[in-house]
Formats: sequence, C-alpha cells, structure tokens
Amino acid sequence: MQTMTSGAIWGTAAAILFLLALSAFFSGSETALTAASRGKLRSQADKGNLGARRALAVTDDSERLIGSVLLGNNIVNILAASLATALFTALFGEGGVAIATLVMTALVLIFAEVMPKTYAISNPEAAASRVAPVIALVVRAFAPIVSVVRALVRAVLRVFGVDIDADAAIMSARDEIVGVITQGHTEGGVQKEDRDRLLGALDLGDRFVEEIMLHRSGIEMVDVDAAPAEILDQCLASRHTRLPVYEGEPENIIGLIHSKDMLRTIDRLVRGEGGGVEAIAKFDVREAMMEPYFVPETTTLDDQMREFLKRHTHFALVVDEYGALQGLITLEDILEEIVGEITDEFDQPDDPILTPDADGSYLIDGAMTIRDLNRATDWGLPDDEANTVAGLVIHEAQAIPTKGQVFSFHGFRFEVAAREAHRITQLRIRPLG
Ligand SMILES: Nc1ncnc2c1ncn2[C@@H]1O[C@H](COP(=O)(O)OP(=O)(O)OP(=O)(O)O)[C@@H](O)[C@H]1O
Ligand SMILES: [Mg+2]
Repeated sequence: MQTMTSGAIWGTAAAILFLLALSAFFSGSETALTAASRGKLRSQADKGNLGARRALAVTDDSERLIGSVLLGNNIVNILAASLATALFTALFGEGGVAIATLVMTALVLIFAEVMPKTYAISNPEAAASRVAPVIALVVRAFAPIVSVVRALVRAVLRVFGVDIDADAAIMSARDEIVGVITQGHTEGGVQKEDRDRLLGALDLGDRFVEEIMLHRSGIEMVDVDAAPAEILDQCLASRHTRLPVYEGEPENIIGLIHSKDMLRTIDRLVRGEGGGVEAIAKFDVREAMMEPYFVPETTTLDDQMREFLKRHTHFALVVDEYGALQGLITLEDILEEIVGEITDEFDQPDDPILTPDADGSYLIDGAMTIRDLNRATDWGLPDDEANTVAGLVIHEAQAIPTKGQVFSFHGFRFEVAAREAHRITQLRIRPLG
C-alpha cells in the first residue's frame, strides 16, 4: 500500500476538482459551439459582437473543433480518474479502485457532463460567444495532434474498406429542407399548395430565365415607324402595359413604351398649346419610350428576381450570347413559379384548368411546361431532359412521333393527339396502373 502525506492528499484532491472544472468547461463548450445557430451568431457578429465573431471562426472547421475539444476533455477526464485512483488507493488500500470508479463516475457525470451541457443548451449562442476565445487557443495548441489523430482514424478505416469523403456525407441545408417538405408529401404534413410554393422558391437558384420566358414569337411589340394612330390602336388593343418598340425588324428592339407614358405624352399634345385631337398625329413614340433592359437567357431566376427588385423594373428582354432576341420575362412570370398563376384584369390565364376525361386521361397542349403539368396534376414527370411535355416525348422517342403513336414511360402512357409540321401540339396522357 502506498502512503501519501496529508499535503499530497489535499493537493491531489484540489487537482482533481480543478480537472473536473476543466472537463465541465470542455463539455459545455462542445455543446454550445455545436448547438449554436450560425445564423444567429452571424447577425450578432454583424452587430459588432466580438465573441460571436470568434465563435463563427472557431466553428468553421467543425471536424478540427470537435477533435480538439474531445482531446482536451479526454485528457482531463483520464488524468482526473488516474489521480483519484491513486488518492483512494492511498486512503483505503485495495478497495480504492472501486471507490475511485464510483466517485469519479458520479462526479464526472453530474458536474462535468450533464450540468455544463444543460446550461450550455439553454442559451447556446451566448455560451458559445463566451467560450470561443479560449477554445480558439485550445484548437490552435492541439492542431498538430488532432491532425495526426484524423490521419490515423482514416488509415485504420481504410484498412476496413471504409473510405471517408469529408464532403460526400454532408447533406446541404437545401437538400435537408427539400427532404422535410417532400416527406410531408407522403405523411400528409405539408399541404400541396404550401409545398409547391416552398419548392418553387427553393428552386429559383437552379432554374434559368430561358426556361420560363415568353418566346419571342409571342411578344407584342410596336413598329417605331408606324403611324401614331396605329401605335395608339395597338396599345389600346393589347392586354399588356409595356410594349417593346422595334425599328426595321422585330429583332431590333430600340425601346419600351409604357401605356402610362404614352397617355401622358398624348395628353400633353392634345391639351397643350395648339392642341386638339389632331395633335395626336404629332405623337412620337421615340420621345415617350424608355430604354429597354436586356438580360442573358442563362441568368438564374433567383438573380433575375433580385435584379428586378433592385432596378425597380418588372420587364426584361431576354437575349442569347450573341445578343439576339429570345423572349421576354417579367417579375410576375418569376413570382408565378412560387405562387402559381397570377392574373390581372386584362390577363388571360395561360394555364388551362386540367380536367381528366372519363378514362382518367388528360388532353394536354404540347407546349405546356413539364413543371406546370406536374404542378397542376401532382405528377412527378422528370423535367431535367426537356422543358415542355412535347419535348419530353420527343426526347424519349428519339424522334418526332406521328399522330396516333403511343409511348409508355415514367409510369405514364403518352399518345400523340395532334401534330403540326415538326411540332407535337397535343398529347393525351394517362397514368399507368
Ligand atoms: N408586350 C408583351 N407581349 C407579350 N407578353 C407580355 C408583354 N408584356 C407582358 N407580357 C406577359 O404578360 C404577363 C403579365 O406580366 P405583367 O403583369 O408584368 O405585365 P402587364 O400585366 O402587361 O403589366 P402590369 O401588370 O404592370 O400592368 C407575363 O406573363 C408577361 O410575360
Ligand atoms: Mg399584370
């Protein structure tokens, strides 16, 4: 049996308590730093909170942070247990090991684990900001050891055929959100309308202007050289508020006329000096029009929406990489991807309401986009190969099918109902089984 002087006994007891306090610090820090919301820390850091900024920096490499904190925690726990064993063996002889195990388990569990972690979880951001400066030092001091540990772990796992790809395991926040939303699909959690809105908003960053723009063939525009009365008639007849102005050929857009600007200019001419109704003939669309706004067709919907909001405009002309006119897009078109069809007093809904025929099949316009169809019917047709329903059938058939041809794929039966020249204009679609 070893003996200890009473000084050594008190010294060892004090060291054990000190190590327990350190252990509590590590446990609490681990919980605080992993549970703290990075969003909240970011907003506090932006307001000038130095601790929050440090907490963000230290959690940046979470693998290194966890490695360092666990290393520190284990060193102090094991050292404390060893000291306790020595102390209790000196005091009680053979039974010391058992007593040390009991006492240390209780002390570590209560004071060095549960208590600090419970405290940290009650307000993780504040706790993280407070411990971050010290933990940053610990991480720096332990960096070499943690790197060695990390390499060892990987080497051993590789022996067992497990290859660690640090990035592969990490699910992006977006994927996680999509998972939660679509999970509701099967469990009846998130309603279809809410789901469509949420997924639509999440998808804006992955989708491009060219997918939803109105094709150039459908743009209503005015000829700058047309007679004033003709331009006025055209604006009055149009359902739209803004009409592009072209010169020479329709691809050559030189401006954009807003009905209100036109009204204002004509009002000035008619009611102004030497006015009268005849003065309308003096109307010059060049004077009333504004600069057109051109955007590349490869802009994401997310970027385009921000750009519209920033520029305080709603209307853009879409061009390809050579600057050739492709179509037009408005803010409303992008918002429709989130909330579904928007119509005003003059709009005509372009999404027909789909009603199935008696046999459960739908007659669908070939130009309808797959997304709109999926949205209207709650089907899951893939939209990565083609934009429109006709495009999907052509892609799958590897040819332009003739009227009456039938295909089955993706769990649906497609029948070509009408074809004009090289376009499939109508399809009859029915879910199989
Ligand atoms: N000159 C145009 N030619 C063809 N389609 C247009 C034209 N202007 C707008 N659109 C289409 O009309 C729909 C409604 O768009 P938006 O509400 O921005 O235009 P608006 O109703 O003419 O104008 P506002 O609502 O500002 O009075 C969109 O789908 C857009 O693509
Ligand atoms: Mg409108």
